[in-house]
Amino acid sequence: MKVLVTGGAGFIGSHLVDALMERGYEVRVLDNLSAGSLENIEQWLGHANFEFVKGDMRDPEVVKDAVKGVDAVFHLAANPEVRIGSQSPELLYETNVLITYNLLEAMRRKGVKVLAFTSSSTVYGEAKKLPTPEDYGPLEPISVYGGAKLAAEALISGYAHTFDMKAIVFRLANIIGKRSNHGVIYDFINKLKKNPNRLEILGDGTQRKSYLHVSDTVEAMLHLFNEFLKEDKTYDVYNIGSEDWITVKEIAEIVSREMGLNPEFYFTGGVDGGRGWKGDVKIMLLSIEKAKAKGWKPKMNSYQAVEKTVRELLGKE
Ligand SMILES: O=c1ccn([C@@H]2O[C@H](COP(=O)(O)OP(=O)(O)O[C@H]3O[C@H](CO)[C@H](O)[C@H](O)[C@H]3O)[C@@H](O)[C@H]2O)c(=O)[nH]1
Repeated sequence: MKVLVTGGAGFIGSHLVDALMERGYEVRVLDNLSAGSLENIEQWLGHANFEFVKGDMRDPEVVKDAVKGVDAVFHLAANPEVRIGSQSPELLYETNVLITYNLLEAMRRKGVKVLAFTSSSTVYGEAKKLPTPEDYGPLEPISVYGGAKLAAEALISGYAHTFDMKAIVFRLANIIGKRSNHGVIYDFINKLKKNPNRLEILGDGTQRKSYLHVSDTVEAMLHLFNEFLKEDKTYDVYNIGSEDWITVKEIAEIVSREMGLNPEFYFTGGVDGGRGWKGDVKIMLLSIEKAKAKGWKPKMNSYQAVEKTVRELLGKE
């Protein structure tokens, strides 16, 4: 099977590429290298089953060329920063909604019928039901990022039903691991490298979310994708996360310990009752019963995933 991975040079994308290549797929990556890097896919450059295209999906022509000849698309290209929503809503619209529209149009015109999309837990906003199942509603995202992901999901569903495609959507928890170059663990490590005595924590530190290691994430995506291909379904949605959660303060403690430091924690207090920023969801835990019923379950819990990620980012493993 030949697949296109958009955002394949990025954090989650490059791990997915590794898994696809190891399983013998033919892989084309389309990436503008804005957040991703060639280093992440270095080991595959020059491989007979691998092709890299540098291009920006905001240009419809780039996308049309990239989908030519593929059987399926894994669409991971996106700006992943929830926090930029209040300053740059346009950027989040373009890099989550517009590029998804460009992709769907290109797939329709070139007759590509299968799509897998990485959406986000942020589509649920501040869910009143925890763990939150896929059929929870009404969906009320509280960030532009979450709104843009939900808009992309809706477009995908509409296109899938109208143009006889098959589309699977993954709503991801907070994904962490080697090659991640943003997010709370990355931020804490960099802050402590600059000042080992004091760690600034955005918000009140009680933000409590579910974290999943990228290795578990990629396993889930491929397993659920292959199950979905066997089914007579046009569109389906799966949560992918771990079954527990961890607070930002606990993450700060793990990072400090792994770095051999004992810094003073300084809480900024944040906005709107202790959030790190406008649109920061304070409590997130996804129900993964649906994915488990299909035969996948995470190997690591949130604590183990955070610990492993800290070690990986520090170069210890
Ligand atoms: O320096 C920092 C950075 C973050 N935080 C806190 O840590 C938590 C996690 O923040 P991240 O930036 O790691 O992640 P987000 O939860 O905002 O977003 C992540 O998870 C989402 C899904 O839950 C999206 O998919 C998104 O792309 C992905 O980056 C937040 O509550 C934030 O307030 C801090 O206290 N200090």
